[in-house]
Amino acid sequence: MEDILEKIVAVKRQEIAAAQRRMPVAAMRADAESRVLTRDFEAALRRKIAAGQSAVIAEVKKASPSKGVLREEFIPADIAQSYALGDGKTSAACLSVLTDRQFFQGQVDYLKQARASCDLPVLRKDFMVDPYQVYESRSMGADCILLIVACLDDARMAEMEAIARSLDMAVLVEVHDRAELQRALKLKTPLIGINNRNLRTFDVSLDTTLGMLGDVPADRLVITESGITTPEDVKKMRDAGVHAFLVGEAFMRAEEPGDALAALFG
Ligand SMILES: O=P(O)(O)OC[C@@H](O)[C@@H](O)c1c[nH]c2ccccc12
Repeated sequence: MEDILEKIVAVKRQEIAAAQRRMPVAAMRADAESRVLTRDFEAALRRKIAAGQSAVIAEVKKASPSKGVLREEFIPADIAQSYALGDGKTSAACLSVLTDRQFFQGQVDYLKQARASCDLPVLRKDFMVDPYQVYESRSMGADCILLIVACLDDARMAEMEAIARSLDMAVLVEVHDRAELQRALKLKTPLIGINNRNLRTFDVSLDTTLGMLGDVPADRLVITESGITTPEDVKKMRDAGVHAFLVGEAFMRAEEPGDALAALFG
């Protein structure tokens, strides 16, 4: 069977090589280091939870390899504003924006447009395999990066986390099974994303999060990712003690994404 994750990583390595020819790592690093003020991603999540609400990372995603195009009229600035406003009572804590072109039809400009249109902290959602991408993330304005354990070895992961922290960015580390969780716990970041979707088969099961919860130390903040579509899903997670959520498809398919967010979490 062809492994999509391996294919994605191979494409990333080509993209990074091409990007470095346009802008060498020293220049990208200097640009990243010249940026000031990130928005505090972790604090935004914790504020919602402290107020007794769900902390929602609302995703800006045009398409996915498993589902194809999710949303025809795709205007990142409008989507971000809709998430930030919600229904006036229930709104997103943070945004997640796909920047991968080939598999998710994302763009760096989408992140810039979404971030400029609201005051929410923004996660750059992409497949990170090289420190170059960490500098690039800061340079484009990201407040948080995603590190997918399945794409990285321990040394690389620690190196990339250290760079992100030195640039004042938060790190969301993503796992799908217990072995990956043990590796993620070697990092400093408290933000542990448990992806209910298997990135190799696209199978989704909320039991992925529920089954691993007991292995996460209390000082870490679990974010359940993918496949959250109904208020029952949300209740199931909250009853188990999970208060942070990363949701994309259910919002992207709605005419007004912020209304869909309020309906799911209000
Ligand atoms: O659209 P969903 O099922 O609500 O899932 C959102 C998010 O969890 C998903 O897009 C995601 C989680 N981890 C990823 C890694 C890469 C690309 C995408 C993802």
